[in-house]
Amino acid sequence: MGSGGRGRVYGQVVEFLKQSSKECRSQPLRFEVDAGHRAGDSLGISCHNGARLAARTRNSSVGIYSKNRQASVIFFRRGFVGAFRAPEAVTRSNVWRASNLSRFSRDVTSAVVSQGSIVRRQTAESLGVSSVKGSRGILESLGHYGRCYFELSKVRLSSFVVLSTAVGFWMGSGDTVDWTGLGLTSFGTMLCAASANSFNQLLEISNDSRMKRTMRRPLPAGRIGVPHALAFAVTAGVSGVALLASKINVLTAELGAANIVLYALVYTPLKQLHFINTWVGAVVGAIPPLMGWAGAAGRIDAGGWVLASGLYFWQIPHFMALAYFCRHDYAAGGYKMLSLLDASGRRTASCALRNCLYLLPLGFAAQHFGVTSEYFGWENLVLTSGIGAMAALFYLRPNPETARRLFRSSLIYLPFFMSAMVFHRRPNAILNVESIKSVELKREHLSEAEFNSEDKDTLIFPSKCQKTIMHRPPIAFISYAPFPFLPAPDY
Ligand SMILES: CC(C)=CCC/C(C)=C/CC/C(C)=C/COP(=O)(O)OP(=O)(O)O
Repeated sequence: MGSGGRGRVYGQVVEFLKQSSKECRSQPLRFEVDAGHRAGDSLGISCHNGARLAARTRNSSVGIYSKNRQASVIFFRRGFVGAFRAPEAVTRSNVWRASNLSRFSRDVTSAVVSQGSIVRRQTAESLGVSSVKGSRGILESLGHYGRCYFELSKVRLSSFVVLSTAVGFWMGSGDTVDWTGLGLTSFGTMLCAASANSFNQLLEISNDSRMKRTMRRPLPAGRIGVPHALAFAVTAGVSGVALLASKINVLTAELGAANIVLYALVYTPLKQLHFINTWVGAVVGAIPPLMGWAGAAGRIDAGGWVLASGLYFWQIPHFMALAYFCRHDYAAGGYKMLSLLDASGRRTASCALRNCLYLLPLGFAAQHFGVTSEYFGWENLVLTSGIGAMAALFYLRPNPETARRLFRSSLIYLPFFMSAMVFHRRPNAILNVESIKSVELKREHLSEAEFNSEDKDTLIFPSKCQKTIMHRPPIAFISYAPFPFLPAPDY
């Protein structure tokens, strides 16, 4: 079918929507899809308050069907009233009936007709569909766009990002944690992450519309327009960076701004060019804990690098596993992943395994730099053995099931890693190093009499700081993993 055929289909859909918004309140609607309709073409109609409407459609078991039964009806959980897809090439005019659709038509916000990589979308305003009037309409609009912002921000992923920032802040704090600083750093990071994720989706509308995992996102589904989403991305990014710069410090703000650029302008285009994108993405994921550390300490110390390394090495097995069991989806989206060049899965799995091994010494590195007690080293060893065993299994038997197990174990690993690090933190370590230095400086520069006259209570001596460091028992038996923020796709 040429683009003219698609144009006709689309034109008729638009006509149908216009018509249904103005009349046909009771009787079943009819509209025709042009003979050029082809397998793979699909039509989605998205609405305000899609979840409720979809449920209503399901309850009344009406939906949309074709006269000659060549169409299948797909109900999406939310956002769509329904979408229908021709299962095979159609050579003659195909009549579709949509009873009850008129009940929903006043809520229609956009229509999408897609074929292959081409997605055509039109919003309610340009369709001439009247929107819901009055306070109910305003509330529904707020709900609708609230949901769109929520999804554009990938809130679950961003919450996870913010959690790593909060851990970085906590670890980078001295004896006392500045709760306001922690809250503002987390909020600023959340805004930056929301911006980065929105830019990412703006650049991937066409690709996302071809992947099962992402096709229901607001932009490919046509629930929000490009200018609107762009305005949201810019506003979130500018406010996040400004908040960090004004209330926290310039270093944290610079890291936030640099990470938006790295994710949106380097990682996102690279996904379609080279499989190296996974490693660049791992850097993006490792920066938020550094932002937290910088937010608390005003600089990045060795402990911050240990935490960031944990995030970096963890992401490789996590994304290798995901890209393996979703490889058909990634191929459909036009992305270049290592798993797509590796039919046997061995290379993907060995990469995952190698990076699990790099996680092994991190706990002891944290102890070495005085950030945690030695218990963290041993606990991390146990945790890493768990994820490493899953990676080894994936290597020995590369298949979607072992990849999925590795993915799930990676979701368990990280919350444990971060909780254990927080639990075994040595809060005085950084201050003590500074204090020891300052005592040594004073000893160097003050005369014996002056040094002895200093108020010794304000000085922390090495022997004293050893006493202030409290070691806690391992937490392996008492802690549990919080809800994993990156759920495994279930197809
Ligand atoms: C402060 C700041 C700017 C933080 C940003 C942190 C952030 C967004 C981390 C995500 C890392 C990452 C590689 C995700 C996968 O993206 P993807 O594009 O592969 O995911 P998708 O396929 O689901 O779209």
